[in-house]
Amino acid sequence: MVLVKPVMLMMMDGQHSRCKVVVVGDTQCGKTALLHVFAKDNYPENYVPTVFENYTASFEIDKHRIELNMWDTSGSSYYDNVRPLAYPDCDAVLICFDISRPETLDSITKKGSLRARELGAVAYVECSSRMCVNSVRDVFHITTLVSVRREPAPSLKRSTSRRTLKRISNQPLLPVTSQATPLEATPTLREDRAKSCTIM
Ligand SMILES: Nc1nc2c(ncn2[C@@H]2O[C@H](COP(=O)(O)OP(=O)(O)OP(=O)(O)O)[C@@H](O)[C@H]2O)c(=O)[nH]1
Repeated sequence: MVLVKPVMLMMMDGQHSRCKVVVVGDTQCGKTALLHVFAKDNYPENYVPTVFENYTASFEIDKHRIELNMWDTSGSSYYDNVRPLAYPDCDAVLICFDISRPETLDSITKKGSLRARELGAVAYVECSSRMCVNSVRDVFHITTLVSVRREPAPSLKRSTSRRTLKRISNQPLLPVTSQATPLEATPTLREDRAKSCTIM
């Protein structure tokens, strides 16, 4: 699962924008799988611990070409001191946890009762890297949009990623609206949900 916290506007260069997204969260909560599915169209069945890894992807929103630079970090406490090296110049931070393991949220918030709003996040989204590639695409599309627009994500239920993205993309670049659950409607943890969902 992921929480998103936009830090600054993306660099806009005419019709071309760049966005740096840092993905953090407890070890084995699904960060690498999320990035693999989005950037490589491939779900990694085997777990390989991450130290640092970079991914890039390019897509279009509102006729703007977006270059997304995604930084995968290690969730291991062993790397607590080096993880912050990824933060400078980032536009958004995705804070991930595994919805089937509430302790992975606890380790983010330090207190399990904290939710996205308390963390200063702007949106909440659930996804499954294993089961639904469209939900993964939504995560990064919404991340990009909230980074650009700097407003809380709206409440839209996703039917298909493309349709939702079109609805999102048809809206003016500022302010942000997106398919993510608004924070006031952020659900409590549901252990029966699929593993590796995403909060933004
Ligand atoms: N069922 C299910 N398993 C998942 C999903 N995403 C990841 N996993 C599994 O969870 C395990 C850990 O996934 P990773 O993506 O490597 O976890 P990580 O957060 O990058 O882990 P670190 O590198 O230790 O920080 C792997 O065995 C994945 O196959 C998912 O959406 N559903």
